[in-house]
Amino acid sequence: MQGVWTPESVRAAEQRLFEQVAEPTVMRRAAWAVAVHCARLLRDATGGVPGRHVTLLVGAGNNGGDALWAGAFLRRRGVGVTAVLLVPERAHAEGLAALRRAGGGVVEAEGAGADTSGIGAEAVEALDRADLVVDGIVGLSAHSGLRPTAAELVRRVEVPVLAVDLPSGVDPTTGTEDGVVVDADVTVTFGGLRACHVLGAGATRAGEIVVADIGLDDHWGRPDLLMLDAEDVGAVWPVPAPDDDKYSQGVVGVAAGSATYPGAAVLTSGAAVAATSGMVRYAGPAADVVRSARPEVVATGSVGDAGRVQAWSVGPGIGTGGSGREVLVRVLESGVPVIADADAITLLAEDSSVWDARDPDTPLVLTPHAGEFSRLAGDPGTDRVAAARSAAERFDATVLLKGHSTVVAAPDGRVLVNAFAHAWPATAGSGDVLTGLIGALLASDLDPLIACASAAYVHSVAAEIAATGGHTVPGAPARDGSAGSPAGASPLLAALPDAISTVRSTVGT
Ligand SMILES: NC(=O)C1=CN([C@@H]2O[C@H](COP(=O)(O)OP(=O)(O)OC[C@H]3O[C@@H](n4cnc5c(N)ncnc54)[C@H](OP(=O)(O)O)[C@@H]3O)[C@@H](O)[C@H]2O)[C@@H](O)CC1
Ligand SMILES: [K+]
Repeated sequence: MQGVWTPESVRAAEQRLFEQVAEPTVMRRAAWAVAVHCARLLRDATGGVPGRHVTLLVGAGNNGGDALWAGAFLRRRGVGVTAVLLVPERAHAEGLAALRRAGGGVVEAEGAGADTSGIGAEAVEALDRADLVVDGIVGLSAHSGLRPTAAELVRRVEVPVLAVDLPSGVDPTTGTEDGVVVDADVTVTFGGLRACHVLGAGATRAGEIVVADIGLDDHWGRPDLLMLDAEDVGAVWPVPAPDDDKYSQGVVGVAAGSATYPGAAVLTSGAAVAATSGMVRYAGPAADVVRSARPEVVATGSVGDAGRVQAWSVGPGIGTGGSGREVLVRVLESGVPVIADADAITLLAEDSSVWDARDPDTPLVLTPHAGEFSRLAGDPGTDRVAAARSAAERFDATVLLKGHSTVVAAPDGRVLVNAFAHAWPATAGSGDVLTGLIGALLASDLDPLIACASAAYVHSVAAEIAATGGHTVPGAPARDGSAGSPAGASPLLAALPDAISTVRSTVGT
């Protein structure tokens, strides 16, 4: 499990560190790590380090200070370094002096010979000469989008980029982008992950994220967000013990699909079957189709006839009319944990009387995409963590908000993030698969928050296996979702057993 911190928490940890170690020393540690990874990138891109050229884009604060000090260190390794100052009068003074002492060049972004975009001739030359660009424009104090000159410089970059702390242009708290954003190959950050490394566009714009040790480890408070890794998921995923039978792993009920649209029923039930060795009961008008597609499912026509279950997956394809409402009410009053998705969420949003059916003592999970979330709780806005957290509290439910990165909030305030990019809206039926997975995990008695985040993780791994034919490294899905070609929900379903065994194989390694 990895901790993730907001800018405020990072600052608080830094302040505690500064009580023991002088601030300039900490900055030089940070800059040293930046320089080490610059050298690595130079070697990868050009085959060598001495004689290569690095251009630093330097803003008005300590982020620029990190870049300037890194430039001074690179000079010692024979690298040509030019700093392009965005706000010359506010550039970090000690960093600037160190770079100058080391023989680095310094030019102004808006210096003489500016072209129509306002960029000076020497700055243009520095970018043309660069084998690598270091983004020290702005870090944790960033607010709103990049200013025009910074944006223009970023637009002109055509070589690999190393971002200091975070890719400039993304919001440090929410990871959202507003206009031009640095597209980094590597981001070197300090002591721990920041929220923008795992949320929104930041999760992909950061490229490879390196967490450098600057002495913060003993100074962190409680993480603001948590992220599961493959081993965490593998460790909690229910596996049958020798004396287990199919009932002791949990029985999940699936109320999904209709006679006209049986696909949702087949996908949701199929995912529940693949998830655990527990039993799956289907209740609904697509019973015949489900029975022939998945003979191991015990299928009946209605929730009332389904028999005993330990959790319900409800919603995909049930419709938002009277019969869908009836199904949802029966499930909510059953007294077992419920995962409500798709039409079930719309019904809950549109008809407040449906909530009355809910047994307040049993866990409820809601898995909206942004549109469903808006219907239920209003526009989630850019701070999706805050939105999911407040909805979880308001509805006393675990809320999994689908999006570029998936955010899961529990009613007690805990939040887990799955940073792997997801093409939720592009793949019809992909949400149905998740609904089946979560239901099966709830039936096996997992904490709903862990059940949701684990299901989302396995879902991402399966999506990657389906898209690539398993040719990448499963267990660590691509952060930008770029591998292979997008696959439909059926290949995703077919990839679940592989995804689960891959994730489980990481345990104890
Ligand atoms: N403390 C330490 O020793 C350590 C800190 N560390 C480093 O310090 C970084 C934080 O530094 P920081 O707080 O000085 O601010 P930073 O992010 O550089 O911003 C500077 C100024 O830029 C401006 N600005 C805002 N938005 C903007 C935009 N969109 N486009 C353009 N400009 C914009 C805004 O000024 P404004 O012009 O609005 O007055 C703001 O004040 C952190 O990320 C890490 O790299 C590491 O060295 C570890 C040790
Ligand atoms: K930066």
